[in-house]
Amino acid sequence: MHSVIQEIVQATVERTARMEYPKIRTPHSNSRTKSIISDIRQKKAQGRVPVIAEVKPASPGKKLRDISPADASHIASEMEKAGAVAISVLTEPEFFHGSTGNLEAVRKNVSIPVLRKDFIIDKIQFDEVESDLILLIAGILGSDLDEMVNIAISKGFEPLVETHNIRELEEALKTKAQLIGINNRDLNTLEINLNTTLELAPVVREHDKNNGSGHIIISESGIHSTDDIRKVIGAGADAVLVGTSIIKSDDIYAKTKEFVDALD
Ligand SMILES: O=C(O)c1ccccc1NCC(=O)[C@H](O)[C@H](O)COP(=O)(O)O
Repeated sequence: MHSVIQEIVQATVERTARMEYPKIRTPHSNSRTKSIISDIRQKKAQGRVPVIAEVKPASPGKKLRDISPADASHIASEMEKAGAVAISVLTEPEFFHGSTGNLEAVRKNVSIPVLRKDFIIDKIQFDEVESDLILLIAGILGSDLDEMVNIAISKGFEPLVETHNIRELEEALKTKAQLIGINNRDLNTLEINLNTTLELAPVVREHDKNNGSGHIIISESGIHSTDDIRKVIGAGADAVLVGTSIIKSDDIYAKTKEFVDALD
């Protein structure tokens, strides 16, 4: 694992060790969670791209945009108006300058599902803040993945399991998660290659054909243009998760809409 990811995980371990008591009582209400899968299918049927647009203040070592909870709520509302199927909110504070305050503000202000994007390593984090979806990273959770998926579901979250290679994908497909993320960013090198989606999406489709299942595939990271979107959707992704290129845009609404309409 890249040293930056090791540092993020270590900082998360230290932060969770300082958490004293859960803020939320779980399971929480999740009326929006149920709709994400049908919302994605509906957008696809309408010829729109299901875009999960991300409220992302920074990448490790690179500030992208100052985002207070009020800004987050305004940005998310522009994304929703432009047709985003869900909003992803980074809550990791140290390396991504995210916050649970941003997540709470966004969730209050939009009616589409909200994904908590963080490095979840300890079950206490499920009780930190409510969200509709929650990211679980197969490469970080290793043999704890299945248990964390089950806890997430029991607490009212829809888990999105992020994978980057065939081994992680096979582990993800053994769990109850219905949302499979294919991260085009390699957490060992931080290099991005959209061919990761081209390589792994057919594996999910083959698995579903043989098992009668119907996973939703979300292509994550490194998507900067409508050509990129057509490439990963053409490979079998159902949806895309886009951070940097939307958040760096001067017109959040227009950029989100351009991606939602990428198949026109
Ligand atoms: O964004 C990074 O540079 C990054 C570095 C190391 C680990 C994770 C990282 N990003 C995590 C994310 O959730 C991304 O923000 C998300 O996949 C969107 O990616 P992008 O569209 O490339 O900003």
